Amino acid sequence: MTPRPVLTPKTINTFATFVQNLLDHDSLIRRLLRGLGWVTLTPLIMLRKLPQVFAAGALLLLAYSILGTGGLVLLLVLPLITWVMWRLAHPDSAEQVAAYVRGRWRYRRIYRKHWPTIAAACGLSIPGAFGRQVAPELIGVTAYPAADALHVRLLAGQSPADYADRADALAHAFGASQVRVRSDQPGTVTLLFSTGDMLTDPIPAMTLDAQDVDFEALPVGFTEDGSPYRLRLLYSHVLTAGATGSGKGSALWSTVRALAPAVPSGVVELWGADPKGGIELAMGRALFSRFTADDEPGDMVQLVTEAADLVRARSKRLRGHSRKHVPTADEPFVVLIIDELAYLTDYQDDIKLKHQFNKALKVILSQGRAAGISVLAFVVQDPRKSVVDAHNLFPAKIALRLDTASEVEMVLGKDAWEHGAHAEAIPESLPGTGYVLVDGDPTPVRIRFTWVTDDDIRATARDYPAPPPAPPRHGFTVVTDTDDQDDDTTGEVA
Ligand SMILES: Nc1ncnc2c1ncn2[C@@H]1O[C@H](COP(=O)(O)OP(=O)(O)OP(=O)(O)O)[C@@H](O)[C@H]1O
Repeated sequence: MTPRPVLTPKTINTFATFVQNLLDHDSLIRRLLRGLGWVTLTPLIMLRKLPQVFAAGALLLLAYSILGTGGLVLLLVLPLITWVMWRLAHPDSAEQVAAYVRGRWRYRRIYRKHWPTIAAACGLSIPGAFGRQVAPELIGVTAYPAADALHVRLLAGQSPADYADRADALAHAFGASQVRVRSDQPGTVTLLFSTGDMLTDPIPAMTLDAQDVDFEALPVGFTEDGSPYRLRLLYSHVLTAGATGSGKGSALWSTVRALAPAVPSGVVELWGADPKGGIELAMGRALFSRFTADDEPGDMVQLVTEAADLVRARSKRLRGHSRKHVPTADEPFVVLIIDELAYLTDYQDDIKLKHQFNKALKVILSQGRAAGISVLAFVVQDPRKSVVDAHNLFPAKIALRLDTASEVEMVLGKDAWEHGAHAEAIPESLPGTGYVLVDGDPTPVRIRFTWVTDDDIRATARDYPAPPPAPPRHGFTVVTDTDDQDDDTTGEVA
């Protein structure tokens, strides 16, 4: 019997089809082989990459075998319940722990892995031995709900400005919407990567605490890491600039509301000047001890002049006794609120009044802080020359949405813009959002003011009215300041 040939046309054909199927990417055989590989290799890969997952799985199995289904469910649900209760009882400490865990996770999964390559690509590394690039050391990561803060040790010869220059490149490389640079202590820098926006939803007006008003830390809004922003007003002056509709009203009323619980006792006095005929301030009229909302600038200039006289008188009395005035009901903290500063510094035609106003304003801005008299002023975009002249005398400046980068630079300075205070990029859909820059800290803080509705303003004015004037109001006589012969105003401030 002749043996049957192995290579018949049929077997060759079958083999050829098999090979063809093997080469065909979508063939059944390829898919079966891929599936087999996935089933056998994946657990091995995962075991290497995620030993914690396997450890947890093994623990769960062990718990199931010992405790049964009920015990296992309890074991899974208990930590969740504990966490929810912790969050409700002590939200601050719970958030701190959550931020730490999130930070460790993101440090290990994202930043530690990519930082050396990206730092080199962004020109932040230096050449080391054997042609290697040495990246600045990544010390750690703090993860906030909508931002990651990378703490980086500077290489010799680097300064935070080098990182501010590369901020855009870093943001793109890590897929963040923005990077801002903060220099907290010598030798290190913090890079704040925005991963989302905590400030997209309007923030309702805060609940007022009648017991505790800290004039040096008024809660007026929230920062992008979700923490309350506290504005220092006592021993400071605050200038806020913003385009029409940028939310200057919410900046004003968030601050006034935070002060309001101290108004009835007379420890703080609000003096309001509203050149827009009272549109902004009149609704809260009862909160103000002094109020002028005249279209004619004379009354407003008079109010500011009286505030300057008060500054001089208090300064004179404080001299040699104390370096700072401590507010009391007899000698209150006076907050002079000027809604549209440029109207008085620039737009009015009466040169004499303009001169008188600018002079009085400069006295308050230069001497008022220690005397317990602060200015809270607002300007619409395009801060004109005299506002800009005076603007350096404001220790705190806030840029809400503005039209151009040069306007931001006019208000906050070039450095702040380079550190990420891009107020010209704030969308119209986020009124009340802006950047705060406080003297002594080069890092602008992005915040959103609370949204104080007309009803909130009326309720605040009803609940916290200013006490009726009791003559003599301040119990002092304004004495001519011999240092400044030009403005000799003598008399009783009523
Ligand atoms: N913090 C905020 N949160 C949410 N919405 C706000 C906030 N502030 C303002 N708005 C909204 O934006 C609108 C404009 O705000 P606002 O009147 O305060 O702007 P403005 O800068 O004072 O404008 P103008 O220069 O015309 O007086 C408000 O009617 C309100 O709807």
